[in-house]
Amino acid sequence: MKTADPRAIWLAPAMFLVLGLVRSLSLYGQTLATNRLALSVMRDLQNAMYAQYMNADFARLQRQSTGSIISRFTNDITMLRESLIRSANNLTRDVFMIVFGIAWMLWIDWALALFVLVVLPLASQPVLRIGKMIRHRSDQVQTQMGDVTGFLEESLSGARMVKTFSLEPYARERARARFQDRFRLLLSMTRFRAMIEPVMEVAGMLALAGVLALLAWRSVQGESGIEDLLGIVGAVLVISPAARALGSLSGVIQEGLAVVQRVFAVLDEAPQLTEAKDAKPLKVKGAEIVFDEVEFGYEPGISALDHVSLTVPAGKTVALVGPSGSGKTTLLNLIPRLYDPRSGRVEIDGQDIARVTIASLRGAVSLVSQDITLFDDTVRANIAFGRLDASDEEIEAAAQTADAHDFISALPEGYATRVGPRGSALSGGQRQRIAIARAILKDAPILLLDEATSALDAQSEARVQEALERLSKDRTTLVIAHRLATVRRADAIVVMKQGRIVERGTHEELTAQGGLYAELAKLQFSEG
Ligand SMILES: Nc1ncnc2c1ncn2[C@@H]1O[C@H](COP(=O)(O)OP(=O)(O)OP(=O)(O)O)[C@@H](O)[C@H]1O
Repeated sequence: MKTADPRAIWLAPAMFLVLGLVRSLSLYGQTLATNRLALSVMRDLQNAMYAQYMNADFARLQRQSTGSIISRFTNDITMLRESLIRSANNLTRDVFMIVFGIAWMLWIDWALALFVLVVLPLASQPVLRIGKMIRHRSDQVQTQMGDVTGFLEESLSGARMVKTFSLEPYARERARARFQDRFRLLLSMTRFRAMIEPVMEVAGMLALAGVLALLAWRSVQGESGIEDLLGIVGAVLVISPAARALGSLSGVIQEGLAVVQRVFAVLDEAPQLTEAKDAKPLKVKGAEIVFDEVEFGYEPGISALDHVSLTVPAGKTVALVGPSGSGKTTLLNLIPRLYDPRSGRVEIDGQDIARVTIASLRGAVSLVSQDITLFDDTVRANIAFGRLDASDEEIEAAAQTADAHDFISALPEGYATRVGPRGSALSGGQRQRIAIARAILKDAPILLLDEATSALDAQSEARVQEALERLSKDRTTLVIAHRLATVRRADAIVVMKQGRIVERGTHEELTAQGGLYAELAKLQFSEG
């Protein structure tokens, strides 16, 4: 036996090792790079979507369930990520293999390669068609997932109502129907997915049979020999698995595309309620509010406010009363431009609010409503939402005025105590006083108050009332009144009915009139 160069003996295993190592490292690098890309796309889309929802019209956010919006950020985005990662990992490789295979064929037998170039797109038609159906179904699956998330959010956050009304069977039934829907949709999606492989098998066989027939015919004619045959078979062996993989990938890509469409539909939605191009900051002197022939409705053809004209003089308090659904909340919501009137205008100190910057307008308004929003953060942070740059001293001073300092100091960690989801660790009266402290801190010249209808205990009630009185002093205040004490104190009372103002005056004047107010006053007002 010939003795080889001893170094050459080691060369092969060493090469083998190096190659293996390079392959492993590049595999690791590729996985990391594709995942990084997909994750960063995901993060950027989430940021863009969140910004879009934050800028969206209030009306639009009211219409869609919170759960289904959340589902866009969770389910839609997860689906997109999976689709992106799988495509990024396989798409280039498979396309490269097919191009390589066809180039190889072209080199051996151009006529045959041309034939393959014609047959391949034809054979992929059925798969593309299934892909389209998958995309359509995938959109339905995601929409339904939003519905399920919305339902879960609603029923779980309403746990108190569900339990006290023994609504568990009703809730279970509604859940069952949704999960059944989900099952049905996913099953039909699976049906389409499962079709891809067999359809590809048949299409592939037909294409291959065509290639072989052409090859056989050409070798009978003596135009190609055994070496060509071997080359072609080699090329087919390269192309077919890649084409197959691409076929299965097309389903995944279509699912991703369905999500992309949904995400961009959100991103492309332009808010209706926008700032005027030449908008200037609102200049507040006394903060007189004027409603001039304001007409507004939520649905076409139905008026929630029917040509309302009203002046709230600077620094005065006007109480709104009226039966449920008469338009009181709607009137309040027009001032910070949560909605725009369909006709007529709202002015503050003579400036049309549609022509001032939205930030300056909303900066001039404090809203204390009965559905108090506390975030799961510290007491301090929840008060500071009134003015984000407030110092600790200012926050404590606001809490003092709102009669909240004592109970806050008694909490386990004082101002650093977390309030729990939606402020669940606090009582109703405590939550209200935090909301009042927030408004005191904001120190806006206009106060919009939606008095709580739910009764607090007498002591808590008195404290909340006193805090509100301090807050509304010297501010232009529009209050939806539910208490006798409030209407008595108001400079004027406005009575609304079916979107119109039907009576105006003081408590004494209106009681003496014996109209709608007198009737409401008898039934509606608690002594507080
Ligand atoms: N988001 C909405 N979409 C459609 N219609 C609405 C919407 N909000 C209110 N409405 C309708 O507009 C009318 C006025 O409602 P609004 O909430 O202003 O009444 P309200 O006087 O404040 O009632 P309440 O005292 O019961 O709170 C009602 O007929 C109500 O059904």
